[in-house]
Amino acid sequence: MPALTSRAFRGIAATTPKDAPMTEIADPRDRLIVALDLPSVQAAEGLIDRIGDAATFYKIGYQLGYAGGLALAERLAARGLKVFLDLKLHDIGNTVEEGVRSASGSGATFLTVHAYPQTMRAAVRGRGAGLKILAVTVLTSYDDADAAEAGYGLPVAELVAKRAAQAAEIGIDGLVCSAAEAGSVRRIVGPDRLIVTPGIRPAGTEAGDQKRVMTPGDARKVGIDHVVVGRPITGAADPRAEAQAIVAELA
Ligand SMILES: O=C(O)c1cc(=O)[nH]c(=O)n1[C@@H]1O[C@H](COP(=O)(O)O)[C@@H](O)[C@H]1O
Repeated sequence: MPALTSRAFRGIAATTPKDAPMTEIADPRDRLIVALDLPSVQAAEGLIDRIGDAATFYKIGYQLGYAGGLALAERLAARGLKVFLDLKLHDIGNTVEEGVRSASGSGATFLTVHAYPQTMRAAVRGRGAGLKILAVTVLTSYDDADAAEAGYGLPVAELVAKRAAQAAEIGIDGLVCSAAEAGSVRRIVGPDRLIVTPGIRPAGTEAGDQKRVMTPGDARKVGIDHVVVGRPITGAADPRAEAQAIVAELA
């Protein structure tokens, strides 16, 4: 299991004065998306078995996807679990459109693309029924200095807001941002688009390489729809208990 090695978590306090409304989700477990950032399908299936019915939604990204995880995604969806394909597509429009079209047959519920206008338009063109496209605004491992180093002339909060507005205009289904921006993103995109927040750290856990972090309880107050949690669960001595504790904080 990957170890968290740096920066003890202090967190960003939720800034919304009173609790923002969350969208209706019948089963509170659906709010938690467990990131299967693991080296093999065997390891992922072992974790899913240990978590049991404490989680209903799993994310497959680069690490597992390139190690047999795409076939696993189809098997999990066939078992009735929800799957988030975190492919973070970004390429010329034709390649993105056709890639999204291929992924539309996987049974996944969510697929990520980076929030560049050309990429988002292509993703909307390729989107098949049943697949929701999430646009990643600014990665939660970035702070203002990282954005400047990458050549952006805007602080992270402004870049997130700009991309959220573009995503809504283009017809993207949901946004990935940190919980710190969730309140402002909700005001920009309205109630009908999903807000999905990684960079979630239960109190006392380490941030690792995440820079814009928040606890599940604080994220709940700012109107997120789903949180994405990886290492605090994959690295826990009891992943099932950790997942249950996070769902309880979100409920
Ligand atoms: O698209 C994502 O899921 C994502 C976007 C982002 O801005 N930040 C981010 O951490 N993620 C993903 O969310 C997960 C977070 O994992 P942990 O930091 O281990 O909880 C990883 O799988 C990341 O790839």
